[in-house]
Amino acid sequence: MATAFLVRRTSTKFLFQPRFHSSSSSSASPFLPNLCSSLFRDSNFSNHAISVPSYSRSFVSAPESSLATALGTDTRVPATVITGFLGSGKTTLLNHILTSQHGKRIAVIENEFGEVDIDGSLVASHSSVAEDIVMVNNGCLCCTVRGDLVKMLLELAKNKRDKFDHIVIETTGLAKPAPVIETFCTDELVSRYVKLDGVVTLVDSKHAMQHLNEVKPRFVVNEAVEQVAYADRIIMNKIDLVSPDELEELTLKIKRINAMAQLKRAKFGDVDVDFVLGVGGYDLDRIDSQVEANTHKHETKHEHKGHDHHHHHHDHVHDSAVSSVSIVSEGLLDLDEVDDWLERLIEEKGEDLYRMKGVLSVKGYEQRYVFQGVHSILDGCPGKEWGPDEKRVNKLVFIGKNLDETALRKGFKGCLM
Ligand SMILES: Nc1nc2c(ncn2[C@@H]2O[C@H](COP(=O)(O)OP(=O)(O)OP(=O)(O)O)[C@@H](O)[C@H]2O)c(=O)[nH]1
Repeated sequence: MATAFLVRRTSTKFLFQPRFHSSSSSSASPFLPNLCSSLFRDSNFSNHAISVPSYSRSFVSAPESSLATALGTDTRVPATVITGFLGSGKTTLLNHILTSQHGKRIAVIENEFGEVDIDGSLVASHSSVAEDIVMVNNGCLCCTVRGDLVKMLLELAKNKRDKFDHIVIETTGLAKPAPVIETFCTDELVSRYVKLDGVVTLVDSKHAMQHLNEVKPRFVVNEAVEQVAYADRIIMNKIDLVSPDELEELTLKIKRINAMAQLKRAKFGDVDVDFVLGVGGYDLDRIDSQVEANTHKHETKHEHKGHDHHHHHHDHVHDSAVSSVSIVSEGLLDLDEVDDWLERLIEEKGEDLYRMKGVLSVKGYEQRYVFQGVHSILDGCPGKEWGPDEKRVNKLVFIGKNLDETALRKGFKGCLM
């Protein structure tokens, strides 16, 4: 039976909380049995499933749901968030999804500013397969109408669940993805019925560079950068409007911000629907392969070096402050040290850590450990076993603002045996 752990900010100690106890692990680490006993104290479950301590915050893959996912019994409806700057092609992509042959029935939540839901009528007129198109007008999902989003998600998932297989949420071009993602992480009811499948960001290849480079006043978010940073999938759309050189430059720029997301180039949102739906961006059992694929992209590692923006700009924040750091290193990690390191990291930098994913080689464990996080909430569990001749390589990717690559590498090194 697998051992799983949960990292939370609210506890001061024992960030890695095992949810299941592995017999192979108990002798290897004195740390885990201690945790298990504290976690099992209010358990109603059998000996291989435990309840969540009352002080734990829920997460996208809520603890019970992680187990369900692992066992293939997760019946929550998957939801995909489509973001992208104004005019980047979100509605075009949505229409492509709704009119493609993929066999999935889709419910759509549209978010449009203003009285007239132009996008809504565009979608409706193009599609005969959308089971439900719900409009959220006069506000933005990430701010004023977030409560409406919760209501709609619950209405769809609880009362109309048998009518569709997937929910797609199209945000306004100016929406910040973080609060929408947070809705799935922190709303207990939502995370019980709906699981975030992924954030798909449309990029207007013609205008994105200008938006990404825009310098904002201090404390004002550059939405275009945030939308790229939080993405699990990025579609560089409108490639018919740019030269190959421009495209290459933009690709590098995007990868510098987000080294985790898979990227595809497209015209009129014409991508394989599998690239958008069913990506499992928050599924721990798929993180192994995601981190594997993305830490190979070493060109993204050092690219924010040389910028001086985080040294002396006091009244505005440059987008290059958002970047990715990838760590790839062989070796065995001490779980206690990792626990302390990540606890410190999220205490000090949680606000600035947008996304993180990792595959760890922990001393005493036959399985690799996988974790993923959004800001200060982390979730982790064991992944596949290491092969007998397999090199145990740790792979971690962090995306965030003002990341200190040197400090991250040093912190990681400190956890190696
Ligand atoms: N040339 C070109 N035009 C495109 C492409 N994709 C979309 N468009 C056009 O760009 C315009 C904006 O596309 P939408 O899909 O409405 O973009 P959106 O992101 O939903 O726009 P907002 O809701 O206003 O943020 C439309 O006129 C599309 O037909 C593309 O790949 N190439």
